[in-house]
Amino acid sequence: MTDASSDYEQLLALHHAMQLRRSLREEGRRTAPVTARRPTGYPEREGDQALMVASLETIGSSADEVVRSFYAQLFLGRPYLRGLFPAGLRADGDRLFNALIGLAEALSDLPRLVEWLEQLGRDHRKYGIRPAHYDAVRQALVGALREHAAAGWRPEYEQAWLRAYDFAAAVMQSAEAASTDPPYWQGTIVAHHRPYLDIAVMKVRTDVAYRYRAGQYTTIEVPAVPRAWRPYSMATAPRPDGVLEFHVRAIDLGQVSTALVHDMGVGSTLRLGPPMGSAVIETTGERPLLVVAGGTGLAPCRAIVEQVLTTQPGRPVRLVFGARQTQELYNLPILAQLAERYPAFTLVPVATDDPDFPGPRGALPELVASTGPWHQHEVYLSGPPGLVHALDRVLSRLQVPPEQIHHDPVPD
Ligand SMILES: NC(=O)C1=CN([C@@H]2O[C@H](COP(=O)(O)OP(=O)(O)OC[C@H]3O[C@@H](n4cnc5c(N)ncnc54)[C@H](OP(=O)(O)O)[C@@H]3O)[C@@H](O)[C@H]2O)C=CC1
Repeated sequence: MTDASSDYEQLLALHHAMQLRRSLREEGRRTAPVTARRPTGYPEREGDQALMVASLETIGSSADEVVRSFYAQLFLGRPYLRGLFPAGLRADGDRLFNALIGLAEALSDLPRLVEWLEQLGRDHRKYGIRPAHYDAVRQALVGALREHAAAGWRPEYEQAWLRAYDFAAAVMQSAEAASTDPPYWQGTIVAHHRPYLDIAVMKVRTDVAYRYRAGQYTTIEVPAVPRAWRPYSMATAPRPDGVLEFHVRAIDLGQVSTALVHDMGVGSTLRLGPPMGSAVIETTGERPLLVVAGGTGLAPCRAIVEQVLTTQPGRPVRLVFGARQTQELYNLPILAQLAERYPAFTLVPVATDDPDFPGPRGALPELVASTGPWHQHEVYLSGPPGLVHALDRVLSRLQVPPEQIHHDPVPD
């Protein structure tokens, strides 16, 4: 890290400490929530969406070059901004740029978009984002799109992108300003074990109480890989002692997951971003639940199952939990205890690729398809993207209404 960026980080840390102190001081005195300016609507939305989609078509297959040009323009004259990103920019860079491009699609569902942007705004406080950064991203985004659309670029495209971006930035900044939570939480690992070669189950205690809903995820940053925040779901319903549980599989070349599984242990510290995600469980609902988890995608599913069983013990819940080998079906003893305690809970462990497994074997989507009907169920899915997409297709074939199917956004 350069001296300039480490000075910058120290200033940010100071800024956050002052902000936190101020919010703690004000908490007792406050009589009404902070009202930050938030846009009340977006009248040009439909026309802008069509223009944005048309503008992306003029870019075609040069998406990689647009990403490169976006960062070149962002850092040009503002080298200190590089310090907000991890050393290996690629994955995080794509994520930021894809989120910007994703705006065009997300405009179809405004309430959902606003909820997501508000979460994103609160989440961005951990990066130390300031209002001036939003302007820099705005210029770089439009500059990169304009450059690569070349002759196909039209002034209306630019105006549509700017209006959509300004709307998104205003929602994010108002959520950021209204938040009284810390920008990130310091966590300490208080339990860590590896039920399988590359899987770790760990418990984390935070310095300040961490409030979330069953089914949500957070982002974790480890000291060995600064500024690379990775998403992990909380694996239990909120607990009275405030301890959080995470399930992590070390993936090839995954620096953060490898550190969490193989290098860290009890006493190691990490940082957590605010809770995110809307695949949460409504415990006022009455539909029976079908929950399907693949691998460590079990984490949010277990939280949802626990939340329902403890608040609505009579509501039928069926958890189908699949892994390739029997030994990868970690957490089974805890799930079996729940099944014993709550007659409404049915546990179906599946070893998809283990001929010696005594229970069901084979592909999860086929298994789900052959055991329906599920159209009366509320369905929760979590696991590898290919699995979630395959299950989505099966469920839609089985006439399960889309509003009854819940999962985090998954990449194509
Ligand atoms: N750790 C966490 O907190 C969370 C993790 N996740 C995600 O969950 C995933 C867990 O990965 P991992 O533990 O490595 O799981 P695995 O890749 O080992 O897969 C687990 C199960 O899913 C099945 N599966 C995988 N891909 C497909 C597919 N395309 N079609 C049908 N079945 C499929 C596998 O069966 P088969 O043998 O048939 O391939 C296997 O039984 C990651 O993508 C992670 O991002 C999601 C939410 C939270």
